[in-house]
Amino acid sequence: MASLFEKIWSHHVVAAIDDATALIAIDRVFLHERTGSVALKSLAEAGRPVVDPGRVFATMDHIVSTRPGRGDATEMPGGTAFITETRDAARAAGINLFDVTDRDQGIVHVVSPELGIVLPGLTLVCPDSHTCTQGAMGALAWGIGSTEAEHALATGTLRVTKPKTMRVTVEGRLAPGVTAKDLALHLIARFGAAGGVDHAVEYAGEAVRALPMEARLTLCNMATEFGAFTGLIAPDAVTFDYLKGRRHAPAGAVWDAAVAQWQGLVSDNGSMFHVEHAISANEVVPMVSWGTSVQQSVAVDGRVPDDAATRSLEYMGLEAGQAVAGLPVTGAFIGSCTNSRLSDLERAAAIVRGRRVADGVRALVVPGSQAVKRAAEAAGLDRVFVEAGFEWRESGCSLCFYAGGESFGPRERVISSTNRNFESRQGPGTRTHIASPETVAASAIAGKIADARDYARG
Ligand SMILES: CC(C)[C@H](C(=O)O)[C@@H](O)C(=O)O
Ligand code: SF4
Repeated sequence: MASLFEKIWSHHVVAAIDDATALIAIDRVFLHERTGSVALKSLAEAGRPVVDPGRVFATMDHIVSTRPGRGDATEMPGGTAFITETRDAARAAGINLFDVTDRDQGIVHVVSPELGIVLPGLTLVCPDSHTCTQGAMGALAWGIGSTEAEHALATGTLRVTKPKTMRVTVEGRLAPGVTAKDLALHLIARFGAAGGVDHAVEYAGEAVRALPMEARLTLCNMATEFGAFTGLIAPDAVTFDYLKGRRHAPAGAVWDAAVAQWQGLVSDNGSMFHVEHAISANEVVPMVSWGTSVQQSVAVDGRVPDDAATRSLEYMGLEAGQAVAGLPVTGAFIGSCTNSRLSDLERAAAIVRGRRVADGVRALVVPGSQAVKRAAEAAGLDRVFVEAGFEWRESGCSLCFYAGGESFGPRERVISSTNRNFESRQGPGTRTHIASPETVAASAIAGKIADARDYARG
């Protein structure tokens, strides 16, 4: 009797170091130009090679501009070095690189599942806190620091303190118009931004099983905002259908053998968890953050709490008890490793189609990868957005993360499909409200925070 986490963990223990810590075999390392360049450079300077370059992948997503025709341009002052140094170091190390102009370029946590680089049962690390996203594929994937990345690159192992286990079971079905993003915000608002600290969180239950693959990635993405070591979901037919035929996924007879093995990656009946939470799916409604922590989130038709923290209120320019719906916005952002996949853009486009972004609102759509961008363009979604008044960008992290250049302005109120709303996250003084892509789309049209269910069509 073992949980999903315990199964993957025990398959990867190379040696026990002490009661709490083990040396863990690392199957895949992913890097990006913001932190990966640091790790690769420092390793090269120490004269140590990458032990298995075929298992290491790097992409350009954080610093690179997302403006059309970008080339190596960046909005970050002094940021060019991150791009060129990553390129040079990646080539020298012989690792796989998704360069700026590559067909496969995109946000690390979008590209990795898309190409079947992350697979059920594997361990994957990346010096990026949202690596937990990839746990949705039934993998053990977590964010590390640059020094740890060096160790993993050089040895194919990592010393890891074993996290505790938590299971969040979501019973019943999410109502129409309620998304995985709303579920993630509900969970964090309810149990707190530190609710998952030191735990590997397995998401389970009927509502999670019913989520399509891309929505599962959205749910696991925000395990880090829950404070968790990582999030993960047992792989099932949804996972296998998604992975079949992807470039780095096994093929032919190896595929069949892999699926047979992956089917065992479930928490056995009677598995013990350090913490268990149960949520009823019918309690989950569309959510929006009002404050500067993700736990400061309420129902879209709710109000800022009466006992809201003064500092958050001041930063956000709000008053306790104020309704969230109807707050005027001047920025709207659809993108990020949380919500920039094809299905996210499709759902947003369904709301935007035939409508116009409100006057005075700067609205952007930034696809998560070049593959998402191509697929969206083939379906005509770019035209839907552009005709409505959205900017249509190249793929990358873009305005999810203020890298020192492009930003929404100070005191601008922005509705955003991203995952972080802390002070100055999207630019100095910018006020970020986190929500689903549907809510962002509806709010861009309304010019104020709006309930996307009012904009749904038949
Ligand atoms: C720059 C990077 C290290 C950072 C992270 O780890 O999450 C970024 O992706 C973010 O979302 O804040
Ligand atoms: S999209 Fe945002 S949250 Fe995701 S990796 Fe990039 S900067 Fe981090």
